[in-house]
Amino acid sequence: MSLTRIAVVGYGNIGHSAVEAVRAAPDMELAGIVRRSAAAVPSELAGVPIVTDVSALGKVDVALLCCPTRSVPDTAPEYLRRGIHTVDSFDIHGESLLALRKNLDAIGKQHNSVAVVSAGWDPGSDSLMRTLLLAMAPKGLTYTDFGPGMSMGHSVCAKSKPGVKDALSMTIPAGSGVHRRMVYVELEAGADFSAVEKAIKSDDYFIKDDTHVFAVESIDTLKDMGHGVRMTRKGVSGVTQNQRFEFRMTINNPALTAQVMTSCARAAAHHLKPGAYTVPEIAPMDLLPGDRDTLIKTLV
Ligand SMILES: NC(=O)C1=CN([C@@H]2O[C@H](COP(=O)(O)OP(=O)(O)OC[C@H]3O[C@@H](n4cnc5c(N)ncnc54)[C@H](OP(=O)(O)O)[C@@H]3O)[C@@H](O)[C@H]2O)C=CC1
Ligand SMILES: N[C@@H](CCCC(=O)C(=O)O)C(=O)O
Repeated sequence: MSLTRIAVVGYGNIGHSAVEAVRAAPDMELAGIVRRSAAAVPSELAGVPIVTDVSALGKVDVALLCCPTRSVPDTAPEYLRRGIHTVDSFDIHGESLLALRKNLDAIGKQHNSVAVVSAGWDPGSDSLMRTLLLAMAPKGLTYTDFGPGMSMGHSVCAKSKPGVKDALSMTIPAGSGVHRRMVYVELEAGADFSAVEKAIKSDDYFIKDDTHVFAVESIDTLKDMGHGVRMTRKGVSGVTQNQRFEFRMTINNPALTAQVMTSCARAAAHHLKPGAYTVPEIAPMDLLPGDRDTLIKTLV
C-alpha cells in the first residue's frame, strides 16, 4: 500500500509534534507544512516543503489542522472542498463541537472527503474512554479531572487577547470535574492589565470556571507542557451497583494530541465513508496500522 501523504497545517506546539508523529508512522509520509508565512524555515524542517497554500504540495491525502481551535471552522472546509480529508483537535465541547461536526459532515459528503473532528485527547481519546465506561456501566457518574497541567486551548485563547504577548493557562483540578484556571500573561508594552483580565475571564473558555489572571515578566520561564487526567466512574452494570472504574494518564500535551490526530488520519484515509466523525464514532482498530487479522489475534 502506498504511503498516506500528510500535510501539517500550522506549525505551533501541536504542529511540531504532528511532524514528529507523522515521521514516526510506518505508513505515512510528510507532504509538507502549510503556514501563514513560508518565509522562515526552522532548522528541523530543512528539506521539508513549507507553503502557504496546500495546492503547492502536490497530492495530499489528509491535512492535520494544528491551528487554533477557533480557526478550525473556517479552515477545514477549504481542505474538504478540495477532496482532502481533515483531522482537527477542536476543543470547545458541547454545542460548538456539534455544530462543527454537522457543518463538516455536509461539506465532506458533498466533496467526497472525511473530517475527523475534535480528535485530540480531550475531546478525543478521553471521549472514547467516557463512551466505553458508559457501555460498561450504563447508570452512574463519570468525573473527568484534568491536571494539574497546561491547557493548550486555554493558553491559545488567553494569548489571542489584545495586549497579550504570550500566555500560559494551568488547569488545577478541584475534584468531581471542577477546575480552577491559573492564567499567566506576559503583556505587550503599555497593555492594560485589567482589560486583559476582563477579556480572559469573560471568554467562553473561562467564564464557567474559577479563573485567576496574573501578569508575569516571562512565560518562557514558567512553561511546562505536561498535563494529565484522572477519569473515574462509579455505576451500575445490569442491576449490580458500585462498579468502579479509573483511567489515569500523565502526558506531554502536544505529543499526545498530535499522536491521536495522526492515528485518526489513518481512519480517515482508509476506513471512513465521506462525512464527519468524532473519535468515539470510529472503530478503534481503524486507528492502527497493520494487518487486521494480526491485530485481532494480538489485541482481542
Ligand atoms: N482536543 C485536545 O485534546 C487538544 C486540543 N488542542 C487545540 O490545539 C490548538 C493549537 O494549540 P497549539 O499548537 O498549542 O497552538 P499554537 O499557538 O502553538 O499554534 C497554532 C499555530 O496555528 C497557526 N495559526 C493559524 N491561524 C492562526 C491565528 N489566527 N493565530 C495564531 N496562530 C494561527 C500558527 O502557525 P503558522 O505560523 O505556522 O501558520 C500557529 O503557530 C489549540 O487551540 C487547542 O484548542 C490542543 C491540545 C489538546
Ligand atoms: N483541550 C485541552 C486538553 C484537555 C485538558 C483540558 O481540557 C483542560 O486542561 O482544561 C488542551 O487544549 O490542552
